[in-house]
Amino acid sequence: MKKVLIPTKLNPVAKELLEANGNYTVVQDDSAGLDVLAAQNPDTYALFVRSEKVTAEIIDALSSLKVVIRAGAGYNTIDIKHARSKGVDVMNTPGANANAVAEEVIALMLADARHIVPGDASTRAGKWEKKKFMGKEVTGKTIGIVGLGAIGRLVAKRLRGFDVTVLAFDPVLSEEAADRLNVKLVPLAELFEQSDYVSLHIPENEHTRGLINKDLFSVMKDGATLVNCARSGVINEDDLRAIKAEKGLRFLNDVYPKDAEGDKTVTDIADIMLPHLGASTAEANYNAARRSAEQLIDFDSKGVTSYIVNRDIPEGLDEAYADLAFTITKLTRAMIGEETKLNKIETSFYGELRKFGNWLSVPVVCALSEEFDRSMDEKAAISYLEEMGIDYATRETDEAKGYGSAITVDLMASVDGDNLRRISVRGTVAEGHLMISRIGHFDGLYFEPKGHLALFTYSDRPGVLSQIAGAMAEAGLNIDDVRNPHDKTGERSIAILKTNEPASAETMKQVAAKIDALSCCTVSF
Ligand SMILES: NC(=O)c1ccc[n+]([C@@H]2O[C@H](COP(=O)([O-])OP(=O)(O)OC[C@H]3O[C@@H](n4cnc5c(N)ncnc54)[C@H](O)[C@@H]3O)[C@@H](O)[C@H]2O)c1
Ligand SMILES: O=C(O)CC[C@@H](O)C(=O)O
Repeated sequence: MKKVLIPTKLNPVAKELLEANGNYTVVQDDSAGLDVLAAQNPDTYALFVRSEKVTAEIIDALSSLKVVIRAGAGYNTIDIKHARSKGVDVMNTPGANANAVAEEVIALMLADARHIVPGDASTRAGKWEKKKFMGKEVTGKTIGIVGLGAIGRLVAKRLRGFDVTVLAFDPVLSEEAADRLNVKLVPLAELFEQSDYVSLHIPENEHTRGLINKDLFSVMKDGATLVNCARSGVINEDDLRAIKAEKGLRFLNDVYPKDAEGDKTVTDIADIMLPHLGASTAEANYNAARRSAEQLIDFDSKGVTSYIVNRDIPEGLDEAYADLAFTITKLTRAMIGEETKLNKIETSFYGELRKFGNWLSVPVVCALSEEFDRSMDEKAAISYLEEMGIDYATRETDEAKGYGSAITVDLMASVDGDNLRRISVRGTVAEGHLMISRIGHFDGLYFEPKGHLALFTYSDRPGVLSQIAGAMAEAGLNIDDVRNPHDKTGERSIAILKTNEPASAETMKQVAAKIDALSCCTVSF
């Protein structure tokens, strides 16, 4: 039995699910304190926390620890590097509490705009201060959202009813995604300049610490409002203190350097302050508890590692390239056939990626087998392939080709005796987005491997694409995007369709028969 320690106020559903699974014993206690409980339970296998600090000392005290799950979004309270050095995977439960925070942001905005907190106190005291509490309306205002992830998107969505204009800053968001979300992407300074309300929804890390500083406060509109339900460290509080009165800024705050009783660093500048209540709704607590238990069970029983936030990325390697290696391999695997026995894998890592080639074999292997743990090292990846009878080679690259930082994965399999089948896919990262640039002889594709894809190759001739589209429509599928080039010889074409739902095996079979396809497959990302 694996011991799970829950030293926090978390909905009992986590304990119930784990115990019902039969492989776990659970110790849940939100009164004793993590350090005491860690000393009492050194055989803990998994630790579920909320805002409790998981320090190097706590990790060291739990010698059997393998997993820490942050039942929430922000994991700046966990020493993830130390955890990695001890082979401990750290996960969070992204999105589980997003709606609770979005509603808190709107509650703060309205409460401040209509003086709800002082108005209540004054009326209770027998006063009648109608003039003093003249308010303003949120309707029709410009809202700037910094960080358009799970929470930022919901803030935008929930505020729609107020007919607001939403500006957003998020380096990872594409223009297309922004259009879909009905927000306008603008540079950070412009967002601060134009917004009546700025709401922060970014993680605290080495890139965001102190990001919101005097340069931005100084361009804010007079009387504008800043809402911080993210983390205290993203704001330079002294810079805000220096300019707040002069510009009449409002500051609504939920987060502090320390989640505890006592003096707060922002008491003098916050117009409303709450004790980190963003995630404190029954619904969010239930969601985060359930997700924590499910993620641990999936991790242990199916090797699902998608929520790990402390994968060991080498210094200097952008994590997006690990995802790229994974994604290209997954696509290549789908094209050669999920059940086809592989003989060989060849990879090429171009440009800056050459020096990370060995390490990038890990996400390649992860894409081929759910059983392989992403936190394992490259030696484990290669021996895993050896055990499966698959050769692995990394080719020397010809940098004269000018691919920049790109990855090619070739998968090879023997089919019909001695015939070798090879599928080769190349991709890169452009403006933060994964891009597939080549599949076999189909070059210059540049499509984003996202959502549900259906791919067909066929002898080039007019009218095939409309046949595919017609058959997809008959199957009730909506096509969101299409690429349909032919290869260098002009003899073969590829149709890559992004559909709203995965195309079923039956639909793929029917379409393939209709167009006399040379190959077809589906893959979802
Ligand atoms: N007050 C609370 O109780 C509470 C509850 C949940 C989360 N949070 C905080 O809110 C943060 C966001 O939560 P989420 O669930 O939306 O996370 P998320 O990961 O879904 O979204 C974070 C977004 O921030 C963007 N981002 C990262 N760095 C950025 C930068 N420098 N500039 C602009 N955008 C940047 C990311 O691209 C991502 O889209 C968490 O990290 C956590 O610290 C607070
Ligand atoms: O668990 C909480 O109460 C706060 C959680 C929140 O800050 C988060 O990052 O998810």
